[in-house]
Amino acid sequence: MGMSEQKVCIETSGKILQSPCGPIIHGLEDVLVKTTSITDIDGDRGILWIRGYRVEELAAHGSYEEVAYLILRGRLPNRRELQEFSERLKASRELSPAAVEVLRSLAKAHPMFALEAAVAAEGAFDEDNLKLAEALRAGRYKEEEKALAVKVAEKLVAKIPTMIAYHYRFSRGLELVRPRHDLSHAANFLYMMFGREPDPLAVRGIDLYLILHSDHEVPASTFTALVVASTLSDMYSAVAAAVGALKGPLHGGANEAAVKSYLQIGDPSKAKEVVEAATKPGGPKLMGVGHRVYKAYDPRAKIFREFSQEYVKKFGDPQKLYAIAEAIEREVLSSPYFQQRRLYPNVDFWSGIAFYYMGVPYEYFTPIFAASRVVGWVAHILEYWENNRIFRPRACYMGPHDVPYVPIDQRS
Ligand SMILES: CC(=O)SCCNC(=O)CCNC(=O)[C@H](O)C(C)(C)COP(=O)(O)OP(=O)(O)OC[C@H]1O[C@@H](n2cnc3c(N)ncnc32)[C@H](O)[C@@H]1OP(=O)(O)O
Ligand SMILES: O=C([O-])CC(=O)C(=O)O
Repeated sequence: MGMSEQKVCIETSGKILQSPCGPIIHGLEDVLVKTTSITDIDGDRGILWIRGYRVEELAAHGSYEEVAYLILRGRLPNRRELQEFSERLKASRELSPAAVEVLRSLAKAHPMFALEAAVAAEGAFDEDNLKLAEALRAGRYKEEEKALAVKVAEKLVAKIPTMIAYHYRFSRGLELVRPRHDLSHAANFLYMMFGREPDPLAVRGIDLYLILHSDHEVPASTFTALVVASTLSDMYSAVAAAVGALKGPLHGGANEAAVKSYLQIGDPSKAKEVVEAATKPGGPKLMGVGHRVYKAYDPRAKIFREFSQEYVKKFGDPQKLYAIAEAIEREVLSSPYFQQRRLYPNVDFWSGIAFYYMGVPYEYFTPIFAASRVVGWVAHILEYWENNRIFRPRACYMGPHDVPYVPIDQRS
């Protein structure tokens, strides 16, 4: 790559930055990095298909276990397959002592830090993970290794809810609650977290949340997982890195940020002022609004909106979270600023409201997102390993060359 030594200011033209070395696709917008048969998005029409099924269909009729099986295996399970898959998940819920210690030592940290570290710790002691990584490094990825990869993937799906629940218990100085084998993925998660028989509406809420977040093509976190997996590191390390990427407020962290902002706003009458502030140059972005791919209403946000509405109709809206979100949405949808940029509420806008009222602290919203998205991360890794090539883009160097080294005592 020929690079000029002269410093040239980069000019922005939309998503392309002009550099002396050529155009830079800023933020890799619309850059294709792989083929996939997992998820497709029509961003203009606001449609999401998972393995060809509309997300609305899966949300209305499926369970997380069914959708996870679908994502991993490419088709919906029959009754026996679902039963066996659920049994395998149940059998893998427990954690290694190392991961439990990590969660205990990070009890006072934000749960996303704890989750990232616990996933890495668990991976260091999972013999199947290590065996798979060794096979990949030896250039073996045949039927046997692919079956092992699915096994490791399933273990990650099974263990992340336990990590989150254990962190919650440690953070509050509570005894750990062991997984219960008679409960579904969603119900067991709530049981381990709160230590009591979960309420059916809360189970339905978590299950819905897990289904709706399960995969979304290649957002920042999935791309991060792929970058790590492409080096033939190991599956747990790829997932730990993806957790780190999901944590950011421009990505999965927006669900926590959105509910925090509603609490701070405090009253729907302030919505106009808040939305106007977000339209000013350098103003704070509205959390839960805008999307790289959707230039229409996010279909998942619509489902969460309905769920939150039903919830507050039944149980009330004591902190006016639903009313505030509704007022912000109204302002956003009628604002020329948001209309011109085609910015709509995304999945994170409505997803936290019912959870917050159910007693799930907002710092656990993004970890629960990870508990769902893990299946998408690992399924994309499995797809990519079918034709692996290390990710290694270039940067356009804009600094000087051949700078003479000045000994430290001679520097000003
Ligand atoms: C699960 C998920 O990850 S969904 C996304 C969750 N993230 C959020 O909700 C955070 C708020 N939203 C955002 O920051 C962005 O919309 C993103 C990160 C989701 C997408 O970012 P990009 O595709 O890079 O869009 P970009 O930031 O270039 O925005 C385009 C324009 O809309 C504006 N814009 C985008 N989102 C917002 C927002 N939430 N509030 C105010 N303005 C916004 C930008 O300032 C920019 O304006 P300009 O053209 O005048 O410079
Ligand atoms: O697709 C994206 O850019 C963000 C994401 O993960 C989602 O919307 O679920």
